[in-house]
Amino acid sequence: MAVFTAVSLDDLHQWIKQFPLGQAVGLEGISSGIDNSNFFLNTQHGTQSGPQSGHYVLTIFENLRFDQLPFYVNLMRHLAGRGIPVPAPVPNNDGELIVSLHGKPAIIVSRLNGSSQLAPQPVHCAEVGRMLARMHLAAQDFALQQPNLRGIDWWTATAPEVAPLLSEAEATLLRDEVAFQATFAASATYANLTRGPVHADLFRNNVMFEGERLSGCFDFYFAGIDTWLYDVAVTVNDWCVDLATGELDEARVRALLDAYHAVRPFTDDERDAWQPLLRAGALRFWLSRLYDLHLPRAAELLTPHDPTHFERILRERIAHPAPGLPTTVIT
Ligand SMILES: Nc1ncnc2c1ncn2[C@@H]1O[C@H](COP(=O)(O)OP(=O)(O)OP(=O)(O)O)[C@@H](O)[C@H]1O
Ligand SMILES: N[C@@H](CCO)C(=O)O
Repeated sequence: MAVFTAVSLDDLHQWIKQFPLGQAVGLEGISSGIDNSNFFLNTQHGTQSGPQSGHYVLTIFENLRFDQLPFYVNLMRHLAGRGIPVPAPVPNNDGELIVSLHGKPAIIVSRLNGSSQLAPQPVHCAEVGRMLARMHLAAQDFALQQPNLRGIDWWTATAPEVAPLLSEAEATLLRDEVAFQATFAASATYANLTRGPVHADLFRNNVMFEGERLSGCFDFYFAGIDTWLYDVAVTVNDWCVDLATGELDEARVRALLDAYHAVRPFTDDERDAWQPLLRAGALRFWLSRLYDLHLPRAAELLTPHDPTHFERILRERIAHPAPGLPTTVIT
């Protein structure tokens, strides 16, 4: 059940008049998703300057406040305007993207076609790599700034809260890895990495495909400014992993990295940073899953994901170097 705030077509009758979409003619709760209430929304018509179809998604934010949303929603608008296949937020008649519905922040965005590809092959990974590189380039001139709120500062603050609740072996791994990452983050190699707005959560369930063609990606609510390579590492750790063992599948890794590199070539500093950042990407999701499991916040609606999956991935990345970044010069 992923509709936490009930909404009916009657509720929308007056409310939707603030948008240039005509009346709401269809509303259907979306069952997947665990953070927000999402609905497929059909309206009489689309907009001339934006999405033109009349097929939208209405999201009511259950945990994020109004003041926490502008970076994410404006980033989606920026990327959609640059032709990246992400949901385009629809402004109301006053130009506002985030409005109130039943006292909570809400947005209307264009609906993406397609469905998730939960058993990706190299061809899907290549599509993801290509799109990720295009997204990084398109976001370069995005005006708003917000750090990755699940980045190294958050790991450093959160690990001491979580460690006492773990086994000795887990706590040792957690402390050692946070220390390793802190040392790496202070290095010249790290300082030289290219930064910009990154998605930071581009998992299989946040990307849509129509057959072998990527039709869009969504869920920008962990986006922030970080290194582009960190975003690649998070993406590879999910799209190219053997779910049972945490090992990487070389064919999928190669497909994703080669496709990314063909759009935005990797640098020598990124080659040096690749193994540490794969570990960083694993640490981030191990820690957030541990945190959600052991320290659930009363007001939140979260169903925790299994942390052991990312513990396995972290141990695997420490034990075995992953396939390296491509070195071929793109001409
Ligand atoms: N713009 C969109 N177009 C089409 N479908 C969408 C769109 N946005 C969301 N969805 C659908 O709604 C579902 C839930 O969305 P989402 O994953 O963002 O939920 P959430 O509760 O906000 O986040 P999460 O569960 O990932 O923390 C998605 O799996 C997808 O099927
Ligand atoms: N992708 C995250 C959930 C937050 O979107 C995880 O798998 O832990």
